[in-house]
Amino acid sequence: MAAAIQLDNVSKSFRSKKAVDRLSLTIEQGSVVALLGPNGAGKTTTVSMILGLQQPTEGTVKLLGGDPQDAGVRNRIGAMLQEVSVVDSLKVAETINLFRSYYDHPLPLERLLQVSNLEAERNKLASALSGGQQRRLGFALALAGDPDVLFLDEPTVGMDVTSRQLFWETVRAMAGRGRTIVLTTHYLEEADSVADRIVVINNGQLVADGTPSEIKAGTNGRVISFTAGSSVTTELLRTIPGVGEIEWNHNRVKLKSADTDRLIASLIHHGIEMRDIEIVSGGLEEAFQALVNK
Ligand SMILES: Nc1ncnc2c1ncn2[C@@H]1O[C@H](COP(=O)(O)OP(=O)(O)OP(=O)(O)O)[C@@H](O)[C@H]1O
Repeated sequence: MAAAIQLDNVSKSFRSKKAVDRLSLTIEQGSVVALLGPNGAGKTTTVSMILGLQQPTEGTVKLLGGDPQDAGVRNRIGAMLQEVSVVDSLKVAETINLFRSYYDHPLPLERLLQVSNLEAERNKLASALSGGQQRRLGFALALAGDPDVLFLDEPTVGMDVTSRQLFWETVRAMAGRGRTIVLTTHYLEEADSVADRIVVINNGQLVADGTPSEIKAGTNGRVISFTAGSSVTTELLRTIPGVGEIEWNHNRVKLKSADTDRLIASLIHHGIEMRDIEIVSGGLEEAFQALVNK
């Protein structure tokens, strides 16, 4: 099975600015991949090259095994970009039908209205929708051709909680049916809960690539915390292999470690008095900050 997306040593320069710098990336079919990075990292430029809207200065991009500009490939792609431009005189259902007409095997209108939660707005002018409703219309339009690969650029900006939930459920269900989804977002908790894989770019370069748990574990490790017995002191803890930074909060101790399983075994082995032990992973937010501020 061909990869859904393949970038080989791709660079894109704008005069002296290198927006994307020797990026290589393979995205398998059926996965949900979040592309993260701070403002100006090169996310939009990367997605534009994958979509064939911009040409790389160097390197090659393959989409569904072919050229992104090939008509056969384009017919199997959907994109929800940040701006939705609508025809002023068309109603919501008419706008969706217009997009459906561009594709060989469009999804039914009723299904698109349902997944975008726009059934009640079907007869409204598209230009009269609220910001969040326009994003949802953008989603319906991106799905119109029942795409194999779907690009979502900051998709949930302006959506309310209910719309977000329905939105991510639909996205996950699509991945379950073998569709590939690439999204950019600044809401890290969304990337954490919905993505199978997170790719972090900074200054146009790939700085991390893995599952959300791998990304979190790779940068901040995990934290063991426990209520210490009266015999436990900082000096005693320092004698135990694997103990690094020690943080006290009254009689509760926090220890950071890349290998909490080994550390806990070591603490027990040394007879450290512990109660109410907790092991927690650092958040994606901290991992992200650590990666892009290196
Ligand atoms: N058409 C262009 N001409 C000149 N420079 C550009 C152009 N497009 C992008 N850049 C520059 O390339 C870099 C990467 O931009 P890009 O829009 O890809 O970042 P991004 O990760 O999508 O950022 P954001 O999170 O703010 O959307 C930035 O420094 C930007 O100023």
